[in-house]
Amino acid sequence: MDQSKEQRILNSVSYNAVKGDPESVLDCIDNYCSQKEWAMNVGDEKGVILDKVVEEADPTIALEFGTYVGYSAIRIARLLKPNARLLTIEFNPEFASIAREIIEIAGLSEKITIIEGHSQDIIPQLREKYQVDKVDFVFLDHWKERYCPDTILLEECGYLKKGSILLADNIVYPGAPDFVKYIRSHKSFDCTNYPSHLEYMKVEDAMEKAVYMG
Ligand SMILES: Nc1ncnc2c1ncn2CCCCCNC(=O)c1cc(-c2ccc(F)cc2)cc(O)c1O
Ligand SMILES: [Mg+2]
Repeated sequence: MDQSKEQRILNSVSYNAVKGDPESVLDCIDNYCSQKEWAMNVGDEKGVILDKVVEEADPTIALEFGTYVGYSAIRIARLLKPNARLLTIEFNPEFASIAREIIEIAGLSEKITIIEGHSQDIIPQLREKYQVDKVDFVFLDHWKERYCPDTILLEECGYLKKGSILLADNIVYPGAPDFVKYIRSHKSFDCTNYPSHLEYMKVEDAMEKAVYMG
């Protein structure tokens, strides 16, 4: 059976990246996806915005929706302090297993926990099953129509504290209009928009940061 695009990305990382070097894994994925096959990684341009917001948040507990092949999980985890950790939620089992291998090549398996399932099912389990009390940083990069309901669910479950930072990908393309409307009109969130471009393309995109004010 033909290999999937995601399997071909893993092959390229496995062959070209330096084991234990997250930067070389990121460079390998960016080179492959800009030169060979486009894929929906946050990419190197929006990735710099992600880096800056993660450094600002300096999270002990970080959460990600939409692991895909693990590119943004590696981007986030490589910046985490020694005892900090990232929980990343992916519902596609093939993506989750490819991400696990790519994260292992990057040498970040100790800092990243991949949880398989739908975000709306996993969020209520984070406290009991994953010992999460509060979340310091959340990266939203899964189904765009899930951004808004999952943000509401995070707040309802009490995972957000004063200063928790949310960062959402694809605000312009594919777009998350209900999330933008909700988050910008909600009194407890202080929002900032970061114009950028769709990964590996000249198409306009943006990221939205929302700081929870308690
Ligand atoms: N734990 C969970 N719960 C719910 N859904 C879950 C999930 N885990 C995964 N998913 C399901 C997410 C599926 C991928 C989400 N990302 C996207 O759909 C996405 C699409 C584009 C895109 C742009 C231009 C195009 F022409 C085509 C596609 C770009 C991006 O940066 C994207 O992030
Ligand atoms: Mg995205």
